[in-house]
Amino acid sequence: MKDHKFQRKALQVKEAQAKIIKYANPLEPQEISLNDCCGRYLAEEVIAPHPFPAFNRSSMDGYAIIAADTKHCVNGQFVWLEMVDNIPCGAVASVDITSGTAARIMTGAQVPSGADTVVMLEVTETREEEGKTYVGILKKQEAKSNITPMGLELSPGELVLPAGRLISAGDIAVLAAFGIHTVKVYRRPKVAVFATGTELLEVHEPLQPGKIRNSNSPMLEALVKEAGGEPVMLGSIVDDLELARSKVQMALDTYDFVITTGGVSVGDYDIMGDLVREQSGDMLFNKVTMRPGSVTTAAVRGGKLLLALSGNPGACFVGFQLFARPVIRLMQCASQPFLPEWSATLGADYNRVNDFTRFVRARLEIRDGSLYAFPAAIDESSVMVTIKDSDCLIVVPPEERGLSAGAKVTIIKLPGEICG
Ligand SMILES: Nc1nc2c(c(=O)[nH]1)N[C@H]1C(S)=C(S)[C@@H](COP(=O)(O)OP(=O)(O)OC[C@H]3O[C@@H](n4cnc5c(N)ncnc54)[C@H](O)[C@@H]3O)O[C@H]1N2
Ligand code: MOO
Repeated sequence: MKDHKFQRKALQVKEAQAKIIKYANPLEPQEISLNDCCGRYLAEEVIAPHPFPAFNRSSMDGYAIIAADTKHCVNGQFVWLEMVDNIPCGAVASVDITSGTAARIMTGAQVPSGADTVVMLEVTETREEEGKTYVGILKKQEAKSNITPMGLELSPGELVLPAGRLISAGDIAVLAAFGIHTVKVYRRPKVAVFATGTELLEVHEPLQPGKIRNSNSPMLEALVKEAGGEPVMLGSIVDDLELARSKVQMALDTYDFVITTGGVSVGDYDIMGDLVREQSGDMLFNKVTMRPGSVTTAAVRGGKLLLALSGNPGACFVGFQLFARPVIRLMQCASQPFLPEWSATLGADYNRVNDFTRFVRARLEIRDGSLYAFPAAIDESSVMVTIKDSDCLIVVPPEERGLSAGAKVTIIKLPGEICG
């Protein structure tokens, strides 16, 4: 009789994503300091508590005056106004401006009542007379010059930041300006990561015949952090079903999300595949019509997600980006959990074909203002070294029977900068 492990029902990537994200529920919000909130997801909308700027602000060093006082500035005739006040930044006027008077004012200071324009220092002269200072202006001034009106940027009650937003440096500036020093964000999920494989050595161990160093775990640790999760590294275990079962159970009981790598194919020691099949009611999928990563497996136990990624480094990486990253981001209520899809021009011929959608590691380049994607020279699931040179995945649908350079392709932009 044929083993169940060979009879897997393959789901399309989008179907598999829909299944897994159903269980990616937002974690509870927590209040953190403004200084720590960059890269976190906002748990409540922010409404402007007051206008911004909060007062009519001078945008130049100069004199606050009434523009109409300069209407007689013709034929090189100075108009002289009595300086009645001096307003540095942070101070408020001691008198209102009335016709015939001016206040010296600095950039950023509150414009005094009565004044409707600020004339720059450079176009003025001063003279002293009987202990009084007079400001001479040679040219007619327009009202509202060099004044940033109160509320220009934001009015009170206006929506400043929606909930679910990834907080950036610019957002932090706005929060600070409104005096919001603690911010409500979603808790980062604690993501347990462990590897399976009797062949695995720790990173610090010397190579031994037939063995390899566990490179997937540190890669996953970095990927979890990049997605906004808190990785909890549980090392690696040998291919032993009993050991894997207890480790998975402990991790599911303790953490928010569990990711494993290795042992999901059909081999004699592919224990993660066996473990998920044991409780088939919990299984979400164990085959996806994608390469690399066709063996990506997911299950839900006690409401917690277990994602068993392939051991092949390329498949582990792609499986993470397509399934784990959206889960981690949705647990923080991200409004855009998936990586963006862009259009690009294929930079070189791509001839590999098969019946599954291929996610080809590739390098982006901008040439003459257009985006080109160059497929990695070796794109095998088992190949690790091309991950570092990739800033996107070219999506090659199964119906394509090879693609020529110049073809329009969809790419999934990977996080981070464009390499080259
Ligand atoms: N008879 C079949 N064999 C295989 C099939 C199949 O359908 N029938 N599928 C192939 C495909 S496709 C893939 S992908 C791999 C998936 O295998 P597993 O996910 O079960 O992974 P392993 O067998 O554990 O390891 C595969 C490969 O990756 C190396 N590895 C494992 N863990 C790590 C790690 N932590 N760091 C670095 N490298 C790791 C491991 O040594 C193997 O070389 O199965 C095919 N086989
Ligand atoms: O599942 Mo494998 O990564 O398709 O090559």
